[in-house]
Amino acid sequence: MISGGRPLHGTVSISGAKNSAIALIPAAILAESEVVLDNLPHLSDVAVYSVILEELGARVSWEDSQMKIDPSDIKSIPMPNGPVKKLRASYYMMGALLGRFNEATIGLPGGCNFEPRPIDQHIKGFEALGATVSNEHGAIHLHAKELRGAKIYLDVCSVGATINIMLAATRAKGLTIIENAAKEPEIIDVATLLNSMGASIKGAGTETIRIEGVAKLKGCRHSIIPDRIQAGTYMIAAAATRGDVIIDGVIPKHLEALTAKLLEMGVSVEELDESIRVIGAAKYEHVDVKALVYPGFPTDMQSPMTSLLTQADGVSILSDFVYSNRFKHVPELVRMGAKIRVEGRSAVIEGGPLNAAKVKAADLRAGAALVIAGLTVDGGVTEVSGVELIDRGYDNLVTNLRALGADVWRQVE
Ligand SMILES: CC(=O)N[C@H]1[C@@H](OP(=O)(O)OP(=O)(O)OC[C@H]2O[C@@H](n3ccc(=O)[nH]c3=O)[C@H](O)[C@@H]2O)O[C@H](CO)[C@@H](O)[C@@H]1O
Ligand SMILES: C=C(OP(=O)(O)O)C(=O)O
Repeated sequence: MISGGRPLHGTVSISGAKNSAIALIPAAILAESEVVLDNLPHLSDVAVYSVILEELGARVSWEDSQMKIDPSDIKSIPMPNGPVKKLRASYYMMGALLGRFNEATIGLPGGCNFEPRPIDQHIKGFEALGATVSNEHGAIHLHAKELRGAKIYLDVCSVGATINIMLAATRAKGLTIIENAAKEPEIIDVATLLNSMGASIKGAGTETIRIEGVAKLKGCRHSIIPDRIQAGTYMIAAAATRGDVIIDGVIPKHLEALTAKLLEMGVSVEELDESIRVIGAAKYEHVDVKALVYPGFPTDMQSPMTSLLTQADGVSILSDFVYSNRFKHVPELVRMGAKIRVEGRSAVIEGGPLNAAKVKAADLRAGAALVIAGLTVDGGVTEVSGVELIDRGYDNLVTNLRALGADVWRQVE
C-alpha cells in the first residue's frame, strides 16, 4: 500500500546482487570444501536456492548477509520438480551438477515469465562439451562420460548461457572458449569466485571467455558485488518523487547507462566513489531509451524507467531489444491513468500525472515499476498486489522506502 506524493530523502544502502548470488550459490557445489559468500542479499530466490542445495546434501548456514556452503557430501539427485520450479536461475544447477558429477536432472526453470525464455544456448553449450541432453517429462536430463573443452559461439548474447557454460567447463578436460559471451558484471563476479576456487578463467566481462579445465576446485571466501538493478530502482524512485537520495555501496560504473539517461532528462546525478546522489527536479525532458545487453541500458530497469517517463514532459519511447514483449506493467500503469501504448517492442509514453488505483504485479520488475508509480501519486492509496514477486529481487524494499520518508506499508506481513 502506498500513499504517495512525498519526495524521498536520505541514504539507502544497497545489498549484494541477486543475479550474482543465485549463480554463486550453485557454483559453490563445484568445490570440495566450504565456500563462504559475504554480502548476500535477503531475497526469496536466495532462500529457495539454499533449500535446493540442502536437498542435494550440502550443509548450508545463512546468518545476516553471510552464507556458508559445505558441499563435501553433495550428491546429484534428480530434481524434476519442487523448488527448482520456483526460480529462473535453477538452470545453473544443470551446469554446476554436470561440472561436478557429469550428470544432472533438473526441472525446467520458473522465475519471471514475462515472455517465453528459451534455454537452447545453454543446451548447445553442454552438448558442445560432450553431454547428451534430453527432455524427459518437463525435466532436462544431462549426461556425459567425460566433459571436454570446446569452442562455443553463442547465437544470442545470453547471461545465463555464458555462466552455465562457465560452470560446466571449469572442470572439463582442456580449453573451452565462449565467443559472443555476455559481458554483465555478474559474469565477472562468478568468474572471480570460480578463479578463487582454483579455476582458470580469463576474459570474463569481454566477448571471449577462455576456460582451461582443472581437476579439482577448493573452497574460498567471496564478497558479492552490489546489486545494480536495486540501486537503479532507487535512483529512479528518487527522480520520480523529485527527492534527494544517496544510493550507497554501489559501483557507479555499473549504472552508467541509467545515469546518462537521467542526466539527459534533467535529473541531477553526482557520482562518488561508492555512492551516487540523485536529486530530482520539477520538470523533466522526454527521452528515448533502448534496453540492450550490458553495457547498454538494462532490460531489468526498463519497467521502473517506464514509470519515471510518465513524469517527463512530452512523448518518450522506450524499446526493449532483449525481451521484445516485457510490458506487463503497462496495462497496470494505464489503470493508474498513464498514457502509454505498446507498439511492437516499444512503449510510447506520454507524460502526465498518475492516480491511485488497485494494481497487480505480474513480475518482479513490473512490481517495482508499480511501487514507483504509486510513490508519485499525490492523493489516495495505491494498492499493489503480487508483492511476493518483488521479494524475489528487492532486499527490504518497504523498510528502505519508509526510511527515505515514503508512506508505504505491507498489509499482510
Ligand atoms: C537470473 C538472471 O541472471 N536473470 C537475468 C538474466 O536472465 P537470462 O540469463 O535468462 O537472460 P539471457 O541473457 O539468457 O536472455 C537474453 C536474451 O537471449 C534469449 N535467449 C537466452 C538464452 C537462450 O538459450 N536462448 C535465447 O534465445 C532470451 O530469450 C533473451 O531474449 O539476464 C537477463 C537479461 O539481462 C535479465 O533480464 C535477468 O534478470
Ligand atoms: C527477470 C529477472 O529475473 P529472473 O531472470 O531471475 O526471472 C529480473 O531480475 O528482472
